[in-house]
Amino acid sequence: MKVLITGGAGFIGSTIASVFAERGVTPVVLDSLVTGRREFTDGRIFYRGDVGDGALVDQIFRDHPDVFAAVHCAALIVVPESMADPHRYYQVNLSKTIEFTGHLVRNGCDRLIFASTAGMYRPEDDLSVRETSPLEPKNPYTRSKMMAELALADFAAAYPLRVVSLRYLNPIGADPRLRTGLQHRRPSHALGKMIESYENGEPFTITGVDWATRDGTAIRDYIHVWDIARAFYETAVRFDSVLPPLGPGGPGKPSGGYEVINLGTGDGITVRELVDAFRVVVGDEFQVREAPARPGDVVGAFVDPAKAEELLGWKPEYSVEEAIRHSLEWARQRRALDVV
Ligand SMILES: O=c1ccn([C@@H]2O[C@H](COP(=O)(O)OP(=O)(O)O[C@H]3O[C@H](CO)[C@H](O)[C@H](O)[C@H]3O)[C@@H](O)[C@H]2O)c(=O)[nH]1
Repeated sequence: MKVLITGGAGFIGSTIASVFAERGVTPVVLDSLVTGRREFTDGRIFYRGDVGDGALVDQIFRDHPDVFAAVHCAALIVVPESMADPHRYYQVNLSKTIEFTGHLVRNGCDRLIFASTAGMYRPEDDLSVRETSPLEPKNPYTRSKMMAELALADFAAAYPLRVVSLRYLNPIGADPRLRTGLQHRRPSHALGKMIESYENGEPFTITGVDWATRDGTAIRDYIHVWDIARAFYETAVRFDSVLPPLGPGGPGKPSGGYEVINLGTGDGITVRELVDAFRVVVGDEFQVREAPARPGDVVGAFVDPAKAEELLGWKPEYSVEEAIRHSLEWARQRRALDVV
C-alpha cells in the first residue's frame, strides 16, 4: 500500500513520509524542490515536479496504482512573505490545490488529507480555538488556506472525493532519528532565534511583553512535528471510518464528504515559558532581553485537540522539552553535514 505525499521534501511532509514508511505504508513523494530539500527524499520514491502538472500526476498513478490516499502538504507558509507577494501565495496554495485535486479525481483517488492551518480561526476569549470557532484569517497565507478548504469542501460535495483538512499551528522539533528537520539555516521563529542566540552566546530577545496573557508574552501552540506527522498517518488509516464512502454521486447527491480536525496540545506556551523550557534542556544560563512586539505580531492561540482524540485516537506524545532537544540536535547535525 502506498500514499502520495506532495511537499514530501519539506519539513513536515518529509516527517510524514517517515512515519508512513516506518509503519509499512510506502510514501510516493511529489515535490518541486522550490523550498524542499533533495536529500530529504533519499531512499524514497520521488518525483520532482509541480502538483499542477496533470501529466506528471497521471504518470504517478500509472506507476503506482496501489496509492490509496493523497496527503497535500506542498505550499508556501511564510506569513510576511505572503503579505509582500500575495499573488504567488494564492497561485501556489489555492490555484495549484484546485488543479491537483482535479488530477486526483481524474485518477480515481478519492481520499485526500489537506495540510491546513489553525491560524485561520478567531481565538475564543481564553485564546483556545476549536473546530466551531469562527474563521477570521488575517493575512494572505491563512486566507489562501481557507479559500483552498472552501473549494475542497465544494469538490467533496460534488465529485467522488473525500477530504479531511488537518489544522494546526507551530510545528517544532525534528525527526527524532534526525533524518530530516527544518530546512532553513536560520529559522526566524522564536525557537530558531533562541537556538541561534544560545549558540552565539548572546541573549535572546523577547519581542512583545505587553500581551494579555499570563505573563505578558505571546502564546503559541508549539507541537512536535513527529506528533503532527503521526496524526496524518492516523487519519489515513482511519479514513473510511472518519468519512465513510457514500454513494456514486450525481446532481444533488453528495458523493464524498468533508471533515475538519484540529491538531494541538490543548495548552499553549508563552514565549517566557518556552525560554524556561529551553533553559531546562540546555541546563545553562541563558539570558534574555525585552523589546517591543514585531510588526504584525498577534497574541496567538492554542488548539483544543478533543475532536482529534475522539476521531483519530490521537494526542501529542512529545513534551516541549523533547521538541526543543530535537530542534537543537537537528541544528547541530545540519551544520555538521552542511545540509543547507
Ligand atoms: O526572536 C524572537 C522571535 C519571536 N519572538 C516572539 O515569539 C512569538 C512567536 O513567534 P514565532 O515567529 O515563533 O511564531 P509565529 O506564529 O508568529 O510565526 C511563525 O509561524 C507561522 C506558522 O504558524 C508562520 O510560518 C510565520 O511565518 C512564522 O514566523 C511572537 O510573539 C514573537 O514576537 C520572540 O520573542 N523573539
